[in-house]
Amino acid sequence: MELGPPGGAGPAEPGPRLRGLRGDDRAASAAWLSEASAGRRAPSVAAVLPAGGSGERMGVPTPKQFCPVLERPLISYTLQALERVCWIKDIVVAVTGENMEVMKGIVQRYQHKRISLVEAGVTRHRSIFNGLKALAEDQPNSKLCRPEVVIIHDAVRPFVEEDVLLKVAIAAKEHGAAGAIRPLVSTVISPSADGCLDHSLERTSHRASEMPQAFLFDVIYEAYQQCSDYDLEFGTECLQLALKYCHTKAKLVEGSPDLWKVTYKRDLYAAESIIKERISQQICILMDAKEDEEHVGRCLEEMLKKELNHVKVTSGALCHAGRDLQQIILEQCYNFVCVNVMTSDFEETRKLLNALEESNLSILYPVVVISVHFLDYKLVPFGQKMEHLMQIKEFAKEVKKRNILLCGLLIYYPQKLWETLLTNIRIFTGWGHWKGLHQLVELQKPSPGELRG
Ligand SMILES: Nc1ccn([C@@H]2O[C@H](COP(=O)(O)OP(=O)(O)OP(=O)(O)O)[C@@H](O)[C@H]2O)c(=O)n1
Ligand SMILES: O=P(O)(O)OC[C@@H](O)[C@@H](O)[C@@H](O)CO
Repeated sequence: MELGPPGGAGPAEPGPRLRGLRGDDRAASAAWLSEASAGRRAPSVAAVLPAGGSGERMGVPTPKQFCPVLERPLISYTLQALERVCWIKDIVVAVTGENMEVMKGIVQRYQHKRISLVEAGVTRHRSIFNGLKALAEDQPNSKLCRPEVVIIHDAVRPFVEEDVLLKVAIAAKEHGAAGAIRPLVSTVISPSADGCLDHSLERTSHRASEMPQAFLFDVIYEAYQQCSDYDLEFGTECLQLALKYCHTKAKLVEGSPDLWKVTYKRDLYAAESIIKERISQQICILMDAKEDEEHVGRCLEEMLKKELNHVKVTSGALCHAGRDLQQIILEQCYNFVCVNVMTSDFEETRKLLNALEESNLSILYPVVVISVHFLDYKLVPFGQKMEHLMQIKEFAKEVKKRNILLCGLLIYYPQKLWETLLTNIRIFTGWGHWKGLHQLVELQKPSPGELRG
């Protein structure tokens, strides 16, 4: 069942985005993507997310993939992580029939794209197999394209970045199979029949198998078609299926510490802390339509990118940027810089605040808005503009009731705008500043009763 635009719909943003990649990963991604732009067909890639489990070890009635983190279902963060990767054309999610409506609601609420839902199986392997069948085009009325490479990733591993997805996809294209691994945290032992230690494994010569994993589609689909019922029932390792049934030795790729799987309740608390940490690193820069020819926002974006993980710039009057803004709000960005060049008028900021209030975003987590006004002091009399800007104080008191912290920043510049930006960039990007701001807001946050009163 396709829910978002089917494969090939491409990413929400124009053109390939290499965000989140560094150094040689960026080069590899560029090479991978440039195959497409050079007229050669870049390998088509799809993803299968098994999300049909019951989460018994979590110990709560709700299956863990649907448990809220900052009042947003855990699976939505994983989908968001995969959607950031423009070269993954289709995302197939396997959910149980009883959770199909819940899943459809999440896709709609958070406007997830490129999503197709299939029925999960009674085991993880069977869920994955159902996802592969949907991609194999042997399903009636399927709009999904059979990919060359398929990524398999647990729906309860939300912290997956483009670099590791790219690494396993490229390795799978070359080797037929690839998987992320991590060093073992605890030593693995083998117990004897009488419940005593038989022997312990040499920890340094073993690794933990994590996700994502990637395969040439034909390899893993063939493996699942050959798979015994025993393996489908009790197996937990897709790489082993490729080896056992297709004699394909997976390439192992060192993954980051964030690839862990949410399994126990403590993992949800850890996930919430990590998401809060990441939120405090996300900034959206909004510029007014009359953007200065030096593209203030682009300058800011380039500088902010050196300091923070996710920076988005939306130009154009907010009324045109509204669609983008809604998407940004859905991605749960909580920090906004509204850039106004040569005006003390904060109408643009007011439009942003109205959009934020309508989105109810601020109920989840404090939102920080900085209304920045660049004024050339030779052209603008200080007194009159300062008086105008002081009105923002009253405005700030008003929006604080909605858990939005509004700050005004007036930058009088005597020289070229670029030098001014360089001088003031620390104001925006002082990581401690943003974090401090959120911690400040956290401290001042009214009690939930007050907030929702
Ligand atoms: N029949 C199943 C079982 C598991 N999964 C998915 O496989 C991933 C990893 O499995 P696991 O962590 O074991 O999830 P659960 O089986 O839900 O957890 P538990 O074993 O605690 O019940 C999860 O995204 C889970 O939803 C699935 O798609 N279909
Ligand atoms: O074993 P579980 O069902 O908890 O989770 C599946 C994991 O085993 C699997 O995601 C990785 O080990 C990689 O195969």
